[in-house]
Amino acid sequence: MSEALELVSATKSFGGWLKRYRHQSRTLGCEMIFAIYLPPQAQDGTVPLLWWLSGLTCTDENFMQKAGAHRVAAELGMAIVCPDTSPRGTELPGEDESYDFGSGAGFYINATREPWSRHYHMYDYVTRELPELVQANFPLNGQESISGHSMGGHGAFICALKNPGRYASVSAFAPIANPVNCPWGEKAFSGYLGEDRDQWKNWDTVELIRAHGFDQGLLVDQGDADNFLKDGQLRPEALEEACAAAGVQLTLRLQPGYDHSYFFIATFIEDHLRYHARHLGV
Ligand SMILES: N[C@@H](CCC(=O)N[C@@H](CSC=O)C(=O)NCC(=O)O)C(=O)O
Repeated sequence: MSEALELVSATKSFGGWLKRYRHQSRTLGCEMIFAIYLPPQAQDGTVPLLWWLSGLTCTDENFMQKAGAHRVAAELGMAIVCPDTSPRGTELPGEDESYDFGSGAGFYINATREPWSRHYHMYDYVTRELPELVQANFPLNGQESISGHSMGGHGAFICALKNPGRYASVSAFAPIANPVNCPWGEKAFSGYLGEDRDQWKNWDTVELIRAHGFDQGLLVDQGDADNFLKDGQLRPEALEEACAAAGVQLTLRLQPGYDHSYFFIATFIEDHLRYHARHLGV
């Protein structure tokens, strides 16, 4: 085990282990905690990895505690890593003032605007630093897929779209599909990137699909009783239009009666895990 990782906790779950680690991130310039679920199969060999990117207000803990993913991950022999959702404790003014900007709201992008550009490089953290760290320290076979919820669904999509072929598969629950055209995205992108909306397009799923297409499929579950859908934060219709125009294979399942919560995620997570397992060859 690398000296750079400090074990915070270890909890046995479905024959595997949920472990939380603290480390000093060179990318973010602060201390970070991430969680990893290691299935029983990781005790005897290497296993593939699913990245889970969580939504606004979350830490590494929400998914691991609420999604009920461990039973199926243990059966499939799949590790899951949950990063935190932003740098922490940077002491930037306003960092903790709102739930949808700053702490807990890194949006998985690289900020270019001061002062956020000093720490808020979550895209580099989740696509470079953390993958190198976990690959070096855990029995992983190098195969990865990615998924996430809401802000994390947006994160999963931009990571996959900006790195074609890297992830065996990508899926999302209620993703913020078109942040350049919704209140959450407009607030975050103007704060982190400044007022040049052309720069925002580099971090927007719909715009990336329009500009570059995508050769892999996208799986999305969306509850039709989701308040944030009604508020225009998620815009699956824009994703549908962009995919249709670019010939991208989108499976968008509108799930009647489900809201935006982890009860929705827990209901459909098994389906997503099995989808990723098929693409990861397990
Ligand atoms: N607290 C906010 C709503 C925050 C919220 O609903 N966060 C979601 C993700 S939303 C998009 O990224 C979440 O996953 N929350 C954590 C959980 O465990 O449910 C408000 O006041 O409306």
